[in-house]
Amino acid sequence: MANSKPHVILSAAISIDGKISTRSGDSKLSSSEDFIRLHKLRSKVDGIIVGKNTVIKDNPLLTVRHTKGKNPVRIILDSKGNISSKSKILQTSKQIPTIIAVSKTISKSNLQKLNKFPVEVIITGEKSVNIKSLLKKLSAKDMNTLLVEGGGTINWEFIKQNLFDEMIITLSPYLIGGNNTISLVQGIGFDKISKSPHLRLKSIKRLKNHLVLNYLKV
Ligand SMILES: NC(=O)c1ccc[n+]([C@@H]2O[C@H](COP(=O)([O-])OP(=O)(O)OC[C@H]3O[C@@H](n4cnc5c(N)ncnc54)[C@H](O)[C@@H]3O)[C@@H](O)[C@H]2O)c1
Ligand SMILES: Nc1nc(=O)c(N)c(NC[C@H](O)[C@H](O)[C@H](O)COP(=O)(O)O)[nH]1
Repeated sequence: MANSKPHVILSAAISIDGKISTRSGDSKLSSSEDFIRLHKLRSKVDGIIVGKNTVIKDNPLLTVRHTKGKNPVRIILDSKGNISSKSKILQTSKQIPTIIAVSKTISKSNLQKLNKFPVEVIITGEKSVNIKSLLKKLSAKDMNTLLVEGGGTINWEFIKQNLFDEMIITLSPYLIGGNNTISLVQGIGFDKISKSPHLRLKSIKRLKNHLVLNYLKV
């Protein structure tokens, strides 16, 4: 029988000052060795989740390319169904299984746009995507391990709603700065440290000047 909630791993590469992107949207913080590690991890999970802004800014493929292995299902959280028909995600949806999770706020025209592609559209949530209900639906499809690859807004939602189990963070040897640049965790944030999830450092792996930190939620 499928679990009611999949095992959720939050994954990102951050600068020393905790940023995941520069002000112009440059977000490639991992090294080539770290991308190989990331792609090995991708090949072991059932699905990869990212937010709409990550699709708009990075135009990612979210496939396994730096190693051999199977592609996980790609799941995009896009409440209004705004991602472009020209995005690599939609353009490659014939070859790579893709789910677009939207909310009830999606317009008819955006739903029609998405339905032109061989993607599965899951409608859940009133305003934004109801992540808890989405995870249940994914679990019912036998998707037991999910990798959340950001960005900061989506990370906050998983943290605030206590919907993650593990974090794998690459600390990259860069300093990005900027009052308005995107951090690992966006949103309003917690007002007290006591409200933060408690994490146990399971392992540290050094890849030259990059550190891969693996935390488990206590
Ligand atoms: N360095 C890294 O590891 C890394 C990883 C991923 C993304 N990034 C960077 O992060 C930036 C994007 O991050 P971001 O915080 O702007 O956006 P995001 O990618 O987290 O997407 C946020 C959007 O998701 C949609 N959404 C759907 N359901 C939602 C829900 N329930 N709650 C909240 N939002 C929901 C909303 O439209 C929201 O605006 C990009 O610049 C990208 O390059 C970096
Ligand atoms: N671990 C990690 N290191 C990075 O340097 C980086 N930029 C991401 N970011 C995750 C995010 O989801 C990106 O959009 C994809 O990493 C791009 O994915 P593709 O290469 O197109 O498959 N993740």
